[in-house]
Amino acid sequence: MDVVRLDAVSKVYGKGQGAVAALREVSVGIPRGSFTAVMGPSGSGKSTFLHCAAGLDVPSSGSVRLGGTKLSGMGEDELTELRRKRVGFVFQAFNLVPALDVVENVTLPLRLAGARVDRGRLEEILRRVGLEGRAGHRPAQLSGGQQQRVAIARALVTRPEVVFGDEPTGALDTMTARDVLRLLREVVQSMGQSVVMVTHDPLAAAYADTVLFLADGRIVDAMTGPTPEKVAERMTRLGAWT
Ligand SMILES: Nc1ncnc2c1ncn2[C@@H]1O[C@H](COP(=O)(O)OP(=O)(O)OP(=O)(O)O)[C@@H](O)[C@H]1O
Repeated sequence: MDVVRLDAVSKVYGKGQGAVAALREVSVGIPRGSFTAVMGPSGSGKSTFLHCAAGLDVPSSGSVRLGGTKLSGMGEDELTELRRKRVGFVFQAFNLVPALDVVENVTLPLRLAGARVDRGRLEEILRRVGLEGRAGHRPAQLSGGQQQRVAIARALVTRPEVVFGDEPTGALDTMTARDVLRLLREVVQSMGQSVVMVTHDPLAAAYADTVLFLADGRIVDAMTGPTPEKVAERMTRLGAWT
């Protein structure tokens, strides 16, 4: 079963002469419980793909389904509700609230949704992301890697159908990035979580089950069992680093 399904999704920014086709008839299914990386040269449509798949942006044509629910035709309120309850997000810049401690940051999506905070679940998530002893810390008292772990815990707390990552390791050094990628891999393996991550980094993409390659708004390849070398080689052929 696909957790996310795009059918003939196109996205055009602007009008007339200045119009840019960021996605061109993209059709793809993301299997539930899988870790998917999205790669491609700069400007190939990765962010647009992620935003359309996550209900952050509305395609110009085509349809997006999230766990069987069709997003097209939903109003802004419905989309906000869907994003809040059924989707988790992890960004490059962590996006934590500086004045809130770890527990308050992690439980914020639940409180925004008016849902109860399950203490057992919260402790389980903090343990999984390795933040047991940090519950009362503010973001400024944490390292970059720890802050991203808070963001991952926050993304998981609502038990979303899918977690979307936009360059989640982009601001981290190599070692810290590796720990965060291992954590994402583990939440896929042990919690059955579905994760879709945009990245520029072949090392990061190699943690995924499948890598989708975008070029000029189209999915031009899908690689299962990626290695950093195979991903880098494919990116070179797409002219990503010329
Ligand atoms: N809001 C916008 N208005 C106009 N054009 C846009 C807008 N957002 C994106 N584009 C254009 O759409 C195309 C795809 O952009 P997108 O950001 O999805 O690519 P990307 O692969 O994520 O790029 P990068 O790796 O550089 O972040 C680009 O040509 C970009 O200039």
